[in-house]
Amino acid sequence: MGNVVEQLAEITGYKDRDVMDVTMVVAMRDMLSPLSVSIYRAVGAGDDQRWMTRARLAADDAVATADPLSTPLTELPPLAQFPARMACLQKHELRESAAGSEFTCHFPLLSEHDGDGVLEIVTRTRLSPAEQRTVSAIVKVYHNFQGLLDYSERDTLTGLLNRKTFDGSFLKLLGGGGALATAVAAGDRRHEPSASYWLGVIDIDHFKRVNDNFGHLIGDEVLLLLSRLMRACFRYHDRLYRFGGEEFVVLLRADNVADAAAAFERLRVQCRNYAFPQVGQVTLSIGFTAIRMGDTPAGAFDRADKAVYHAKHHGRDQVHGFEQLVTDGHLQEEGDKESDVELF
Ligand SMILES: Nc1nc2c(ncn2[C@@H]2O[C@H](COP(=O)(O)OP(=O)(O)OP(=O)(O)O)[C@@H](O)[C@H]2O)c(=O)[nH]1
Repeated sequence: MGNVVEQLAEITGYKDRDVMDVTMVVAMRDMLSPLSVSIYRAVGAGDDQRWMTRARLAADDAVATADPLSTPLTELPPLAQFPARMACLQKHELRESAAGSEFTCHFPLLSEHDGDGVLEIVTRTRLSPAEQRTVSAIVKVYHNFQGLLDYSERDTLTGLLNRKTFDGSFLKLLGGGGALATAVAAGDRRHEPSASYWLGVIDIDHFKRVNDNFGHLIGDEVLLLLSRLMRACFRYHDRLYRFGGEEFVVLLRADNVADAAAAFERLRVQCRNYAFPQVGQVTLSIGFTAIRMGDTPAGAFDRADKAVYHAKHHGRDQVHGFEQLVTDGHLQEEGDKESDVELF
């Protein structure tokens, strides 16, 4: 085995989860020289959970591979297709299996927010008890470090990502935004109807009244329950943020404006139909915009926020897309006007 302390330093040297997973498989390969080492996570909800490959390295691979975050759920293998991984996930314990001349060890990777997963190590000779103990200890450090990352990146009340992490995710998304580049190459730089990523701003209507009438604790419960509705409503590859107060943000992947609008509309309807304990009905004003090539986080947020503002001034409990409001003449593009005054 290589130097365990060095491997630990390597794994905990990054604050990016994607990089951490890759570093973990590289460290395991350097330590154990296995046939392959992989990290898989269970994504999706309820009965339709699937395996997403977060990082995989075979003996001859120069670099680790992973499923792109945007992979449609239906293209990923169902959990039941890999019973040994599933048993490890369900029992939360190390599982060993053998097939022909190969031995496989599955170590559970538990995560409160990112979906539980497994570390799979396939070797030609069985891992010794000492090797298993070392890997388990490294997994523990990895887990503790992920907990620290959660603490700094997540909102304590709802567990959603906090505002601090938004800019980084946004810029990362633009960096890998092949679909955005295609949209720009195709022509219209500003409206990009075929953009694949959308930013939605979600604001609870009359939330002050909830606090005033029922107290802050009940107000907090509404925020928590709304975050659960959001988790159930959006897909595993969408990123959900609480920006503070009663304002939430979603970075959504959708193929077209109709799909994006439908996703936000689904949340609006589910929220208005949900019976919040004591409070009863709560409604949302939602604005969204296509993320464009060369966008800044503040620029995209500002457009979606203007659509929220429009919803607030036209009866609340509604969803508006910024681009449609521009087309309909209710708002103007930033470059088209002298001031920020809304046209209504
Ligand atoms: N319970 C609770 N309340 C919060 C929190 N953060 C902000 N608030 C409250 O959220 C309320 C937001 O009120 P406003 O910005 O006036 O908006 P609103 O009452 O929702 O009205 P509209 O947005 O115009 O529909 C304020 O009363 C804040 O005190 C929090 O973490 N918990």
